[in-house]
Amino acid sequence: MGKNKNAQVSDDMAGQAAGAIGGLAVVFGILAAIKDKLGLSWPTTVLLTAGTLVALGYGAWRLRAAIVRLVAGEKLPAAALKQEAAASVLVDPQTDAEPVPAHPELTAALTTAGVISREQVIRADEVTVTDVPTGTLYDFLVPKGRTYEDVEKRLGTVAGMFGVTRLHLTMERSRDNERRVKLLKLHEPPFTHPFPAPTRQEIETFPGVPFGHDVTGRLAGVPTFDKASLLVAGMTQMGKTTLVNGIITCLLIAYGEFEMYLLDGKFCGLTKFEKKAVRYESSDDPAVFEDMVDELNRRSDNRYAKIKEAIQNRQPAPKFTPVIFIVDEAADFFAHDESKEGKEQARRIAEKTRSLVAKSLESGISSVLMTQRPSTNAIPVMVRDQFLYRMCLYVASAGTAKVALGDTYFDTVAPINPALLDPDIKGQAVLFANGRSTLIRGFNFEDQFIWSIVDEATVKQQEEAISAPSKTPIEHAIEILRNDGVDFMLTADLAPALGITESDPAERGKQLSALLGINSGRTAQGRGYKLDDLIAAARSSS
Ligand SMILES: Nc1ncnc2c1ncn2[C@@H]1O[C@H](COP(=O)(O)OP(=O)(O)OP(=O)(O)O)[C@@H](O)[C@H]1O
Repeated sequence: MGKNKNAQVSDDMAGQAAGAIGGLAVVFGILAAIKDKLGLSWPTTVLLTAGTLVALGYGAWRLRAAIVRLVAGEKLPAAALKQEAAASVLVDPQTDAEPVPAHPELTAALTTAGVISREQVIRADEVTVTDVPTGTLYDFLVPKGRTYEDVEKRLGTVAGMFGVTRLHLTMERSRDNERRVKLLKLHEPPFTHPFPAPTRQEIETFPGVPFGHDVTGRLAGVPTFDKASLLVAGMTQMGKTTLVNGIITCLLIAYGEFEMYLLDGKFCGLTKFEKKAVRYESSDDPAVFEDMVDELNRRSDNRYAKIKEAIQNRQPAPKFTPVIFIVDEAADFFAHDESKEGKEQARRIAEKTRSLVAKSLESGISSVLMTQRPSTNAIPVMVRDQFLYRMCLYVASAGTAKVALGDTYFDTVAPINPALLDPDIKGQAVLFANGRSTLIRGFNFEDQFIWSIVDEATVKQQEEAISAPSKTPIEHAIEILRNDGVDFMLTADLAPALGITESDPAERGKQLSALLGINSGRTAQGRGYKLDDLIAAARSSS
């Protein structure tokens, strides 16, 4: 029996050896044939053949997997996809072995838009779809590993997947979950129906300064106007002046005490607010603009000096009354006539304006510049780049929008192209603030409403002036000249009115200039003080 078994083993081995030799001979023969046919060396032939066989094997495996998925995929899409991508960290582990019903519309839209990968789904049980008066609201969670920002970054593409434009979509993030997205798809193009102007109470309760309505009719604006500056650009007749009139009205209601400097480059765009302005000019002369900028820069320097002094003396930072400088049609002031002097003036004005806007952060002097010519260099880039808030109404091209909103605007999160706005719906604007874009429509208040707000603010200002603590000598001097209705007063007349009893003219002059903090000037009438100089000195010391 043992002998028979041994003989059997030795027979098997001989058979296998013969098979192996036969196999080797066949492989060798095939390789030789390939070598002959292709005229390659032996090592290349061996490597090429091995590589081809491996690739064929892989292809067959992929084909088989695809067929299996096709057959099973209809029934268990999420589970099957999950298995396939078991190694991927992006797969939603909540799904486990349970099949997850996907929300078909959102999953398809977000997958094709590249927001989520093909292995991921928007779970139907994590989606709420509600019809609201303006559109359809989708409230959903993106899969784990994704956030709100993944959707926001591709909002334009997502809009395309919904069959609407970027202007039809707005989105909000949630405070409770980074994965939650609230997406509103408007039924109609934005602002197809006007929203009524807000009431005084609505403006008062808005947290910040409202600039207009958003596409859902809610108030939208900026959290504060403190330490901020605003550039508003848009083609002519698109609603800039109306929008800024609305903003000033809201500032008067919501912002508390502030001083307003107005320069009406279009002559009557800001006239309604003249009564409340500390200084109002209606002119397109660059010299007037430069003079106002000079005055404000002096005030700004003075405020900086006071801040520095407080730090040196280890005292709390001084509080300044906010100042807002508003210019309608600013581009004209930066233009020049190509002459040497004209170019020099334009360069000087640009630099002074840049400095004013840049310093607003600490000085509390904010600037609002409007332009209907948002072409390259209408507002010098060095000035434009200083603006924290930017708004652009309808413009003819994306290139022009960049002039107003910044060269890199279209690389920001979810930009809105102002060239796509409907130019027939006036007052629409893209507000770009704190890195985010919002489509708004400015308020179009009734004149009656604006007048009542201006009157109220002026009365309040006068009451505060009466109840204010005692005036400084310079304020007292201004009041004396104003009460007399004169633009100039001799030192000999002003000194006694301010309580200086000295009779020697030289000594009296010295005492008065020490009291006021400025020197008198010589005129044809004699030495004395101009009302304008006193006002300028009073402003630059506050
Ligand atoms: N929000 C709005 N709702 C309704 N009508 C508006 C709105 N904003 C502006 N308009 C209307 O559009 C027209 C142009 O407005 P506005 O004068 O403010 O534009 P503008 O851009 O300042 O023009 P321009 O630069 O030519 O002076 C006006 O008839 C105004 O009543």
